[in-house]
Amino acid sequence: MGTMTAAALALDRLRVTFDGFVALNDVSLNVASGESFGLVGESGSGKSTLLRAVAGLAPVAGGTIVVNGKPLGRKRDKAFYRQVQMVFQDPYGSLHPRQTVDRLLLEPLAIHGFEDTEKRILRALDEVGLGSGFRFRYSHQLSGGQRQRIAIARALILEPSILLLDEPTSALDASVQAEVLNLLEQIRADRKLTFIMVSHDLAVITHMCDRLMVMQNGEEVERLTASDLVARRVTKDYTRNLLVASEGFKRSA
Ligand SMILES: Nc1ncnc2c1ncn2[C@@H]1O[C@H](COP(=O)(O)OP(=O)(O)OP(=O)(O)O)[C@@H](O)[C@H]1O
Repeated sequence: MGTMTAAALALDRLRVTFDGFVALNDVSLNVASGESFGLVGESGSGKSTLLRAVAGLAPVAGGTIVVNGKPLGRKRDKAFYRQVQMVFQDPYGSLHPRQTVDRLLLEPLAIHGFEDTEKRILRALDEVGLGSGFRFRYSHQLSGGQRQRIAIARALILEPSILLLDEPTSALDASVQAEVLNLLEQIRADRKLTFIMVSHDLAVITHMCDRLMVMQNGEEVERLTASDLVARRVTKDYTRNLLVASEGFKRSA
């Protein structure tokens, strides 16, 4: 089949346990290359754990992870991070405050032995809409939105094909959130990236994703398309409650 149908990410009965507590209970999932896939569910349902397990940041107790056709072992090697990068919710925690933007962007390039670092750093800044004026700022001198743009630039600088996005805009003000989501959407289209995105905000997921999985207690509750969710074509009360909760929140906000 063509590249459109090739799976970028395939999880088969993926299981994560923390001291016997089952955080992810045999979850299977195929995300096609170029697709944008969402994970939703109440707090503690295992969304972050799924992303973290793929990234090698959570202990896999069973099942398999296949990235671009290649099964992953226990440890993630350098080649893995050329293909898969993660963006975290909190750009304050994920970027060292006393490093310049230049240093933050240089680090992954240096680790992977790139030589044209100057060109790549300038291109990355341009791609996230910041420009070269930001290059020698410290990350503590940036706004939340600028900081998240740098986190995105850092994730993109190795030209991965898959981005794991864990609540990438939840820490931002609504207007800044929209800008960063639009930026991500633009970059995905330009680079034909695959996204797997966690958000507690169903509007963000329906805006950004083609399909989604609803999760509870580390398990899949149901699988929907974004249009199913918009049209409320859901089969489980749990999902209906998530919809009501997100609307109730919006109305009172
Ligand atoms: N390092 C850890 N040690 C022990 N338990 C953990 C660890 N990480 C996650 N858990 C547990 O695993 C479960 C799933 O957590 P996870 O962070 O994946 O949920 P989530 O759906 O992303 O929630 P939220 O929306 O609140 O981020 C929770 O019960 C959590 O307490």
